Amino acid sequence: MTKRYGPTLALDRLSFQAHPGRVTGFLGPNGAGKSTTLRVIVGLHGPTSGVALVNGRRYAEISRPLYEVGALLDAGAVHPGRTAFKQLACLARSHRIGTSRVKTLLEQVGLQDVAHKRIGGFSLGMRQRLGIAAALLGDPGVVLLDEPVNGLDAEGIHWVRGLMRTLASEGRTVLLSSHLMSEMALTVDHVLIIGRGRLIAESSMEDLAKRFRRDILVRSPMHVELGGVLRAAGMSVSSEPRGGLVVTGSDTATIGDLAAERRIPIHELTQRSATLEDVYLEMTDEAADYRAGGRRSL
Ligand SMILES: Nc1ncnc2c1ncn2[C@@H]1O[C@H](COP(=O)(O)OP(=O)(O)OP(=O)(O)O)[C@@H](O)[C@H]1O
Repeated sequence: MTKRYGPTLALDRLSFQAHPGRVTGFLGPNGAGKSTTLRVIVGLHGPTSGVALVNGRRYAEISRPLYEVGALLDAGAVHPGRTAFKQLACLARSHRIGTSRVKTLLEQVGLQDVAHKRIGGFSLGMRQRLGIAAALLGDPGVVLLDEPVNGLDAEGIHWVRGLMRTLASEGRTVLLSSHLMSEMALTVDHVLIIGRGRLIAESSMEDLAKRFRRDILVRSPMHVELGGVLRAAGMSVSSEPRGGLVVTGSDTATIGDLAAERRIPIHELTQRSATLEDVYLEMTDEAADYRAGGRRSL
């Protein structure tokens, strides 16, 4: 898809797929085009060129969309004078969904006690929960969530993560956007990294973690002997200020086995990786366009 807003190129030939049964994370700095993509998918904005399909169809062609795709796009965009129950009930009625489903969902998102309070008095976190309930009203197979942990407290973040994992394990397609690397590392199976409307990288979280393995930290009361053994085995070994050894050119199993053979006790053996922040900066640095404009803050 390509999307222009006047002179702004918000999406630049962006192309990707999100698959059922996994949580796909859409990661990029502010202004990268995440919200625009989700808005184009649900037909709120038309693409300048290209197409977004949900289960092979454009959103506008889906007759009862709530049953097929649920979206949390802007938790603030709700009628402040309505109660949470009324808000969901109106939406439910438009799709002939009964009020018992509304009650169930209010419980599921933890809003049962404030169900009959006006949304105007809700915190951002409560609005996010209400938005998630609205997205799930029709029990859709595809769930799109724009920055779902915004405004949530630690308990709320934990709850959203669990919910997304459950939705994916039920075979649903979950696509969430975030500008927080830490969020991605803990939540998603597959990550799409975007910058300036372009797809910069796409990877499983597992591969990303492997690609950015850095070194191994080993601690042993016999670190001098162990250092000698590891060097003799062709590894590159340096000393850490607090008495540990930093090893590259091998893996934890080989180091553990060598130490066991020599009866050298090991107190710690840790595979260390670059943080997702480092990965992100490295990848965006690799994209020439990004470098030309300098880094954006995350
Ligand atoms: N309705 C609009 N009119 C004009 N420009 C827009 C509009 N919506 C988005 N843009 C511009 O398109 C680009 C992509 O914005 P978008 O909101 O999709 O990014 P984002 O990755 O979701 O960022 P954020 O995390 O800040 O929401 C930005 O340059 C933004 O200013």
